[in-house]
Amino acid sequence: MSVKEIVEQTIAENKIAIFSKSWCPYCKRTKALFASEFPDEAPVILELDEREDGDAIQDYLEQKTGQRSVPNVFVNKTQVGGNDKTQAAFQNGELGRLVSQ
Ligand SMILES: N[C@@H](CCC(=O)N[C@@H](CS)C(=O)NCC(=O)O)C(=O)O
Repeated sequence: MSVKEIVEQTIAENKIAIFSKSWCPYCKRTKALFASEFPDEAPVILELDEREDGDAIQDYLEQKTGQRSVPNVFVNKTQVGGNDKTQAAFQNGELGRLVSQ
């Protein structure tokens, strides 16, 4: 499967997809938010630093979304963004609305 197919399939087949790096503090905050606020909606998490194709996935995400940094969060096929945008979307209710779609 190509990197493009891996990313697109991950987004298409999972309600919550988080492209992450295991050591990244922003990613940890995003993962903690979903765990505490949406405990029944286990996200699929791809830890890019733990995969041989992680750099290529990051390249494709940049091409697709204009965002190279992690985390890169998708909910119901909509890109939410990084940790700052995800936390803000939770605060203003948009994240909950997306999760409930
Ligand atoms: N403001 C961003 C900060 C994200 C960020 O700086 N992530 C770092 C890792 S902690 C990153 O992606 N660095 C580039 C890289 O790892 O390739 C957010 O809220 O998500």
